[in-house]
Amino acid sequence: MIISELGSNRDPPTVNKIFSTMQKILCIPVHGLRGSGTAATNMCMVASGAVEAFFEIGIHCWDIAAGAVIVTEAGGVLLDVDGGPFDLMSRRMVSANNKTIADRIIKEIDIFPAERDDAVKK
Ligand SMILES: O=P(O)(O)OC[C@@]1(O)O[C@H](CO)[C@@H](O)[C@@H]1O
Ligand SMILES: [Mg+2]
Repeated sequence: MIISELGSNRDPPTVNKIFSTMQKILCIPVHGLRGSGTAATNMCMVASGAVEAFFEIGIHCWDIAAGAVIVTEAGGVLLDVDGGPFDLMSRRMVSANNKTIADRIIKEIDIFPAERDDAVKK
């Protein structure tokens, strides 16, 4: 069972990538793809083992900071959507029960740009 959200970006090419990622993940296949409505509870569901993985692009650091600690303390993994190290300010992440599951989900993610939370505004 995988969990995610539709995000808040309604730019049509971005929405296409969100749906195309979800379609590919469904067809891995997985048992289901759900969203609880908020990143914080999605990450708690990963930590509890109720779902195998949560991923999202466009999320903010304040939405996932506590969840990142909770998943890590539960023995789960956090990665960037490109498979690199998790970056709290990047506005994107995969969290999973283990690295094998995270790596499998990452293969299906169509990455789109999201301005970093620590971007310097001019
Ligand atoms: O829904 P979630 O995962 O808790 O929060 C996602 C989020 O983008 O949605 C809100 C605005 O729509 C923001 O406050 C927040 O950063
Ligand atoms: Mg929300």
